[in-house]
Amino acid sequence: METGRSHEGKERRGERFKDGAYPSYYCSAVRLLISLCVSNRERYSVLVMPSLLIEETRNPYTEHGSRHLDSAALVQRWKGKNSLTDNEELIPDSISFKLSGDSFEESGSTSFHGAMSIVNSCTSTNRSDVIMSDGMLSVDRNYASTKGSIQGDSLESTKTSLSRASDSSGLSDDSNWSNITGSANKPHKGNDPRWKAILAIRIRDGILGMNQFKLLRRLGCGDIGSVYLSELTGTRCFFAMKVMDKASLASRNKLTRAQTEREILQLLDHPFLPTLYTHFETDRFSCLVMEYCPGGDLHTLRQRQPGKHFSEYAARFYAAEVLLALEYLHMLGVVYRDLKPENVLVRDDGHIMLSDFDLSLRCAVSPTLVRTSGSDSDPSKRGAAFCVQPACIQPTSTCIQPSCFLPRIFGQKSKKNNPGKPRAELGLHSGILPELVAEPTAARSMSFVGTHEYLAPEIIKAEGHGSAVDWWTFGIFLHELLYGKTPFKGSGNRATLFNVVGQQLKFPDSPATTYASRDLIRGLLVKDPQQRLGVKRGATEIKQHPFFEGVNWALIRCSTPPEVPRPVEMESPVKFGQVSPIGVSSSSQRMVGTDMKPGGNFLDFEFF
Ligand SMILES: Nc1ncnc2c1ncn2[C@@H]1O[C@H](COP(=O)(O)OP(=O)(O)OP(=O)(O)O)[C@@H](O)[C@H]1O
Repeated sequence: METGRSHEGKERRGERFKDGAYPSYYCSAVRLLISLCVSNRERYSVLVMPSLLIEETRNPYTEHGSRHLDSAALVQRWKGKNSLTDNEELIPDSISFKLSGDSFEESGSTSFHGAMSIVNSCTSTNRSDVIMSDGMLSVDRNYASTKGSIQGDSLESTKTSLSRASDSSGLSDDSNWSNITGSANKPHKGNDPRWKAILAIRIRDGILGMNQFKLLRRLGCGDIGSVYLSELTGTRCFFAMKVMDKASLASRNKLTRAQTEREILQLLDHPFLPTLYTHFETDRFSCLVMEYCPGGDLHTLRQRQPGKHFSEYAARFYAAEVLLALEYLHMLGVVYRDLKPENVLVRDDGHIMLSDFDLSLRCAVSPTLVRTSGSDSDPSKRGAAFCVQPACIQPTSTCIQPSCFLPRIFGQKSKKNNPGKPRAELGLHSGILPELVAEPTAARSMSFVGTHEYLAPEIIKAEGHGSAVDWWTFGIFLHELLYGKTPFKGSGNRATLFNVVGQQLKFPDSPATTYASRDLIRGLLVKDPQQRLGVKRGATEIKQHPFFEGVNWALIRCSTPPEVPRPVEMESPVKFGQVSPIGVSSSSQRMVGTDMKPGGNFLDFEFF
């Protein structure tokens, strides 16, 4: 179906190897990677020993050692007694659990009675072989005299507990942070009926848990959990609930990923990013209640297009919305790292929602004012950057609000930080708009994270990477939307990685595309991250490319999308087999039938 240019890629790779054109460090990194990955043709996640790629690691769960822990011990550890030593290894043990009498019942669920079984298996999703290793993060701060490597700024790898432990009832609703994540922290959600419904139930029942939700259908499953379409009982408000088995996460060293995802979701308040309505825990599960997207994902939608690729008009629309989402994430200090059409979901109104943050990197941001001026025609001067507010760097789970940046450019702090600089020098005199870069362009992570066809060369080469990886993946993404395939796909994962690093970008002869689109992709798919479009001035640089000419960035959320999904009829409870396939991703479709048994009160949860 999607052959890519595998044959060509394979030949080139052979030649290069023979000529010894690849540096040895690259070969060993790639060999290491290949040895770990090549046997996995299905969905998987690989934890590469960080110490093999870099000198140091801070995540005890990624370290190999000698001790095996059973699941009970893992849960115990997870509940706050998890001070693993460097030599402990968590090995998956029993992968099948009977749930009768577990937390679902304890929490008084009336939606499902009887035994529920969890089977630790997952139908492989299409081309979603995700790789990850935790590693050291260093942030190259571009201000004052603190240039250098900072271990510990990353929230990616230091924490080992997923979230608060359950209370004695086996249920823990994050009611404290629910205040924080209420509409006060998500000002754009104030009128959202789902917020109101959640709030009303919380006021009525005091605590939100599994018993207030009806799970209707499994939408799909990922590496760290399964996502269910669910209804807040009696409200006709529908949500996507990600259910994660805590013991399984612990045994597979994925607590940190789950925690990262939850922390990032808590930060978000953007039209093209998911809203986290609430989070609660049972003894066994950690549950994230998010906005439900009934339109499926862009990968599935692309397959339905004539020629299995989008028109340039549609590609521009989707790319523009994704770009805004990435820009927002970067301003929060989040490098997304896993952009691919499968992770771009379509809302009921046809606008997009970027999902899946478990591979994302959180890092410090160093807002930078870039002097731009219509009168400043000297390109070398145009790139001149001033640090405005380094104090915004907060390597904590607190939201780094973009609002803390802008006023300070004009306020006292900026004067303080630039004592001798008159306003004119900062580009603040009339007629010249100051341009702010608040994206983590200098953050560096050594993690090996992503999906083969989308991996940036600097990740493969283990050179350390930052937000520029998102611009690389953005280029691959745009290429896939326009041509129906990614540019460096080889005959297998190994060939793909070699192509990414060594193969020159070549556009397919068809479909015909505009010069602007090819020029943008070329600018994004520059192998040297320092030369890549977006690396200096972030998303602004990309927005200004001619491909996006005419896009009304501020109002794109009000524009008409290329396609609006047909409304999904949702009866409550949904009877198995009666739900319209619209809005169900390919992976979900494969799994329909395994989740809900026609008798009603017996549900299989399938995890991972
Ligand atoms: N908010 C949502 N609305 C509708 N479907 C969703 C939503 N969130 C996730 N899904 C679907 O559920 C499935 C699993 O999603 P999830 O984010 O857990 O994992 P993933 O993206 O497949 O992989 P991983 O977490 O391993 O990177 C996906 O197929 C996705 O399309």
